[in-house]
Amino acid sequence: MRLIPLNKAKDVGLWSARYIADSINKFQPTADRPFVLGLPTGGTPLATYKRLIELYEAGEVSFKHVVTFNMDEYIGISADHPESYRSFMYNNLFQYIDIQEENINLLNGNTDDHDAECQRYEDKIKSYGKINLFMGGVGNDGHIAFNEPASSLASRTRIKTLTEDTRIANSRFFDGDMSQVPKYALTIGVGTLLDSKEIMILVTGHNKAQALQAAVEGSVNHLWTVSALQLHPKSLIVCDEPSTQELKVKTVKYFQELEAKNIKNL
Ligand SMILES: N[C@@H]1[C@@H](O)[C@H](O)[C@@H](COP(=O)(O)O)O[C@@H]1O
Repeated sequence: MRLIPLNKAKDVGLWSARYIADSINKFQPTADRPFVLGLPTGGTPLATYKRLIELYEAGEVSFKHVVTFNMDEYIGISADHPESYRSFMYNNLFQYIDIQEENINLLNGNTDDHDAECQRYEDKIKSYGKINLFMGGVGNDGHIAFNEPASSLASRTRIKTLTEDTRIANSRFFDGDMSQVPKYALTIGVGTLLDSKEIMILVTGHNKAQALQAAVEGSVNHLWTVSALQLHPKSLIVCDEPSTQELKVKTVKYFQELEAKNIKNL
């Protein structure tokens, strides 16, 4: 695992957007050989999306031959609800870049047959081989996508019940009104995520400090599903200073020295 300890949340956005753009450019995608990118929602990736749009506008990256798969979607709100993850992605990224509509993949939370929808998603991912780079955030309780504590580390795309803690955290997007926050979601599994060639997780803010510690210093444990990153051959965590509060000074220094050259590369 690599850890890139940066100063501010904004730096995490700049660094991760540059990493995505460089990865796409290095891959030289074509219509027959697209770059497959996994994407999250939430407050954390907003700075990354803003920067990616700027890089696209500056002609530094194109999404013409990029295929995307989002991590998760709520059940019980319409696709055009302002807080659906579909709306989030169009409002914060897709409408501003040159991605082709047919290359955008999102889970449909409004189907009667959740199992069939999840299988469709798994099959669609497999049809591209592997996801080249999956970017994600992390919940305060260490959940990845919507793989809440005690999710199987071998899980695949499926329906999950959201915990009270997650619903409270996400109520900030629903005017603080818990009654409006969905109770269920469709989510890729931890196993689905681990199948990606590369995983990059963004961690910002002191409320994520315990999750970051579990991911980096804890042992692999289904109560902190983010810790499954330790099982992956190519995982990367990009974090800001407040989120490192629970890490040992020694751990942070170790990665600061190891990544000194890359940290400057914003
Ligand atoms: N399903 C999403 C996760 O994918 C996200 O990582 C998490 C943290 O979100 P934020 O970045 O807003 O803290 O929230 C939700 O639960």
